[in-house]
Amino acid sequence: MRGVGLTRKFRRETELAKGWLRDDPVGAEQEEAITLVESTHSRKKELAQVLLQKVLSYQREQEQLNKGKPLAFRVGLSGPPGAGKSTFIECFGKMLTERGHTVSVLAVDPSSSTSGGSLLGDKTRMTELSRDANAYIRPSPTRGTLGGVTRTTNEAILLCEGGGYDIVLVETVGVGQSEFAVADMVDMFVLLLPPAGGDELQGIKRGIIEMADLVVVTKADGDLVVPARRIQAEYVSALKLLRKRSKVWKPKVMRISAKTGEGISDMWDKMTEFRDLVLMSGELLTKRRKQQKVWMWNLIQENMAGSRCTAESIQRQTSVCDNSSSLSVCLPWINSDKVLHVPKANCLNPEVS
Ligand SMILES: Nc1nc2c(ncn2[C@@H]2O[C@H](COP(=O)(O)OP(=O)(O)OP(=O)(O)O)[C@@H](O)[C@H]2O)c(=O)[nH]1
Repeated sequence: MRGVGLTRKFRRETELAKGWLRDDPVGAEQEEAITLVESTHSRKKELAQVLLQKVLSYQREQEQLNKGKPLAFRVGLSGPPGAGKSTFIECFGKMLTERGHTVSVLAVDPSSSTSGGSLLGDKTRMTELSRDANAYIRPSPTRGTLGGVTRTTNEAILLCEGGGYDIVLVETVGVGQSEFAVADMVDMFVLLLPPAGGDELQGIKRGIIEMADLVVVTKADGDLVVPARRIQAEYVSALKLLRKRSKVWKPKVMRISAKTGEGISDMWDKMTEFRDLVLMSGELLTKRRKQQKVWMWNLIQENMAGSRCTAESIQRQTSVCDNSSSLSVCLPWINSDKVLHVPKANCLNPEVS
């Protein structure tokens, strides 16, 4: 009986995957699939792997047809509370859908791991965009460790990409560690800063400025134009001192206003310029490969919850055997019977270098 139930369930996931991989994204299916990958239930995790493998192989097929161009542009958006992130996403998202793009918005909320609360709130913050048929807004997750949240974010990004959204925005509050994790999952990382002085920006970690491909000073309208110009000049100088991370791109500092719409279109032009340059130079592909590797090791680490091993020590101690569709990773120091099956589709290098 259990076997029949499982087959039926797998069939259901296959159907979900089929419905998923259509040209028009459908919010309800998006929601269902992401909820599945966020589940901590062991059987559901197994089902989620079936769905993810299908989406991954579809994504690879499409990328090959597209001569290596990724299906979606993944953008991380971070900034301190009150920087104007949701107002910006609403305005930016609407501009993109009007131009024929399909947009999904995912939120990574650092508060959810400790308090169960939510800094980012949910889609009620972006009322117009959430009603737009070409946009999908995923409310922020409400539980889980940072590792858990970030792992499922990686998978949610993939599901949005495979689901037909060509722009995936990942929003995070820039006061914790989550923005570093997000910067490691996206093609471009954008830091939104309010036109405020040092005190308000204290929560922003210095390191995060180094991760930014674009720094955007928000609310540059009315009385705030002058402070916005000053902050822009300060960050232009600060960025000059930073080590160059790309051979083809120098981080830029821009001013925008989501209230008046000023600068938003120019910002998108800069973002597409960045995407084209990193794509043509091969930097985007290299970055995505590295990110996939990090994802794989995170998966392994997460499956060893409770143990204090690092990715390096796993690499040293695990014995990995290569099956046709997955790698069986034995974790002998936890339990001699425990074998973790990592789908090959999730591995950059099936031999695990
Ligand atoms: N003048 C002006 N105010 C803005 C602009 N964008 C946002 N605001 C205001 O700034 C405040 C914070 O905006 P939000 O969009 O909620 O900021 P957030 O970064 O999403 O905030 P959290 O949800 O707390 O992380 C609100 O009162 C907005 O009305 C803008 O372009 N110009």
